Amino acid sequence: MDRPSFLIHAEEAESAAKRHGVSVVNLLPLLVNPAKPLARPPISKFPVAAVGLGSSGRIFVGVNVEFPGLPLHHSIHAEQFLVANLTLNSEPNLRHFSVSAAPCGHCRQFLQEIRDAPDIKILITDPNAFRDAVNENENDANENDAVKNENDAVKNKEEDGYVRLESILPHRFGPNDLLERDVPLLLEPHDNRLTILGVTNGHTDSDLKLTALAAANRSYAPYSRCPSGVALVDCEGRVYRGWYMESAAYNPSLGPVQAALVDFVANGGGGGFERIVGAVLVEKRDAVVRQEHTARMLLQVIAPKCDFEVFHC
Ligand SMILES: O=c1ccn([C@H]2C[C@H](O)[C@@H](CO)O2)c(=O)[nH]1
Ligand SMILES: [Zn+2]
Repeated sequence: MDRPSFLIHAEEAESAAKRHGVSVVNLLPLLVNPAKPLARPPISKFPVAAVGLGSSGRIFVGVNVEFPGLPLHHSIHAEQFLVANLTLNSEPNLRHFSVSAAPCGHCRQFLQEIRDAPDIKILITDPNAFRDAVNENENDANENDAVKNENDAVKNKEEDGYVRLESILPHRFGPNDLLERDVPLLLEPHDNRLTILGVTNGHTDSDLKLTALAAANRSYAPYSRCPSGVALVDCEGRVYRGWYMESAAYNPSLGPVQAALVDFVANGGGGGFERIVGAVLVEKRDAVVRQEHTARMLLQVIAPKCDFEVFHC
């Protein structure tokens, strides 16, 4: 199978599935291994790929991205990359994805921001992912709730090999614990109605600033109400953008620079982060959650020549 790109259009997905004699849902696990070389794991040397099917019929790829010189919590997990890729492409929902390794707790939590998250179906291609659970649990004379849940997950495996997210993250804490039911969730449209504050000194607004503002307007920040967006430009003048995405559990939130780096990795032609020469962050003045200091530090480490500007809205 050809090495996939980060987005496969619906018609292309249909014809690839036909070629392999499978449904599009069953094509996803076949794309996982070929996507692994797209990962950037210089610290762990452990590439992870996640391949998801959007409700539009398009297929999206996510990979893990690590940043030497920075604390590990700045890393982007493959599943988070996948979700960011979906939102950057205005994909309204995710129902199935396949991933090379069992999703960690942080990713199971981040996925809760998607509408009807408990019903998302996941196929883990690592053959040991469930074998371990069964063997360990069989050796455990004292069957407790956690063991029972894991065994249930194995039993709940459907014929096509998928399990529901709920079976690997029972008793979820998520948006329903903190938000009214009618608040748009992560993959649903957002318009934060932000405008740039202050005088522009007679200068016309730069494209990068307007791109960062448009990104901030699509940010998903229902918990802090502090949306933000980032625009990046590379040495060839190509522009990338991303926005802050929050989690009900706070810590698995994805920062706006990471989200813009997802765009850079997915659409930047495979070059290194040092190719990024300019960045703009737009966020609220006096926000209780501010990105400025983390964003500056992150960019300084990965792209030392990058010029960084902040505008308030
Ligand atoms: O759910 C997971 C678990 C781990 N990783 C990545 C993070 C890090 O780059 C590497 C080792 O943990 O694997 C993921 O992408 N998803
Ligand atoms: Zn994870």
